[in-house]
Amino acid sequence: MSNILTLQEYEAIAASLTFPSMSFIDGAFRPAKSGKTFATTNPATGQHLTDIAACGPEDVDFAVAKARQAFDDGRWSKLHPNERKEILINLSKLVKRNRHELAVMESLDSGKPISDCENIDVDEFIHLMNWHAELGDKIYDQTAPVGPDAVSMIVREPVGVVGAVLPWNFPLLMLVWKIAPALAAGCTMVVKPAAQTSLTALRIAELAAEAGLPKGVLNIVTGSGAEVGEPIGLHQDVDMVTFTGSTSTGRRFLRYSADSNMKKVVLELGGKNPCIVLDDAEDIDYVAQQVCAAAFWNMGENCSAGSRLIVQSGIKDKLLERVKVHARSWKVGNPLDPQNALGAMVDKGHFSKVESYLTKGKEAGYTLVTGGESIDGTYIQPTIFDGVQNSDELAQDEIFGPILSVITVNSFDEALSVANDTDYGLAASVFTANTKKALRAAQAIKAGTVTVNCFGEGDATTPFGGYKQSGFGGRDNSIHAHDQYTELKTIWIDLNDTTVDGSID
Ligand SMILES: NC(=O)C1=CN([C@@H]2O[C@H](COP(=O)(O)OP(=O)(O)OC[C@H]3O[C@@H](n4cnc5c(N)ncnc54)[C@H](OP(=O)(O)O)[C@@H]3O)[C@@H](O)[C@H]2O)C=CC1
Ligand SMILES: CCCCCC/C=C/C(=O)O
Repeated sequence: MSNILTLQEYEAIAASLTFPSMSFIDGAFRPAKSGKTFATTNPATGQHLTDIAACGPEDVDFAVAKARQAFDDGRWSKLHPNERKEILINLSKLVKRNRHELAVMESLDSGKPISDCENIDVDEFIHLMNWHAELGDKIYDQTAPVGPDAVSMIVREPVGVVGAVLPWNFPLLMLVWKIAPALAAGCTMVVKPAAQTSLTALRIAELAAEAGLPKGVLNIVTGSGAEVGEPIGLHQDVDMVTFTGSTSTGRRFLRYSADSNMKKVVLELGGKNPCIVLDDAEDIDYVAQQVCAAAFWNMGENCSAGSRLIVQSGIKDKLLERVKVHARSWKVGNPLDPQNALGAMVDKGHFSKVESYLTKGKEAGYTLVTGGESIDGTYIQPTIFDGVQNSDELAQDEIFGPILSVITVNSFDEALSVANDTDYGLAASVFTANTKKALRAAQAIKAGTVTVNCFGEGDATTPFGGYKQSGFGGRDNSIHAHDQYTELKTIWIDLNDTTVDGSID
């Protein structure tokens, strides 16, 4: 059954929404201690949505103290895993019940197209919250093979207070990627959403309280990276930070850890992902459709966007013809209109950054296959530049917009070498009818995910994260995400009844 409503129905929901505007700490909405606020606007219309608490280090201290108390007194960490599961499943049900409201709030706040908000962001939230909730009471500890005279248990314990600093491109999705496994493992959390897109995280915290999550377990502190993100990273009482965002900010979190308490750090960072199409690829129309999905979905505001098309010379012209047709079918405009596949860039600053690459591509003299224009200072057309050099900034920079660079190669080996010629290593796709080549490519490409004859993001069951400068310290999703929110402890029990003088009792 489709969850998609009509534009008119979405407009009616938008008109009726009340936006959360305060941080959520210790089970209650609270203003910033300084009383400061910042405005949040709809990037598609410029409409002012609400003023949100502009928290600072003192609010972070308060939230961490409450999260610490909630962790140490065991109200969550020592709850029976089955009870944690029930509460998290309740949250998932409440999200389902409020799905349209959350989808509209997400779209208004971020500029994302409503059909993606419904079918991807909200649906995945529901699914992932359930998946990790269900996992929490099904993980067994281990014993080590230490021989007959001892028993050694290897147990997993929740890490403690987890700080999560989130990006703006998938506000709900990145929230659930972090909170579902961390909460299922028994951790408590202090979460900073991106300033541009804080609304749905606040609403989720409210729903979590309604679902029965104890006070202090999930705290959302709103504000800027400098005023909230940095204090979380430097906090002496935060045991771990999980971050998704740019590589340059990720680097800072490693420094924060080194300069404070050596907290565990997990980073999910940028990408400049190759989509390799070899001469023998079959079903060109399908390949073209996948190439466009990789490059343009979520307006290209996606760390795993396939933004480099590395195509072998023999198939290039035929493929580009079809890619052009598919690219032109991606409708751009009002994010609340379910017909549109691309919405607004997240804010004016980001719009200008992406737009500058349209200018750079044209000035470099690359062939503009399609697109190339911005619309109303808000939207960017799906754009393809052909003839791009892999060394060019168009092919090296994470543009985070719907711009695809086409790089032509003459052989399989050259394709692999160009694919790996980047500082990043998040994702890659390879299209070929030759299974051996596909597997050789999957082995050779230094990336956390390689998809074969399709573009994809994996799912709840598969780890997501990067090689090289795309990631550090762990993986989101799958059972491995759960592992990273736990510490391993060895408990060794000597079975010998040995006395102090060495005799056996
Ligand atoms: N891998 C990914 O999924 C993402 C990659 N990016 C890439 O990064 C580029 C820039 O986007 P931007 O939003 O600036 O990304 P950032 O990496 O700077 O932002 C991500 C999060 O980190 C916070 N943050 C920013 N500065 C600091 C700091 N000094 N200390 C602690 N936390 C901080 C941000 O806060 P706030 O912004 O609220 O001040 C936000 O919550 C994009 O164009 C894109 O290329 C961006 C987002 C996601
Ligand atoms: C349906 C799954 C969508 C996954 C999107 C992953 C993007 C992550 C990021 O940009 O950080």
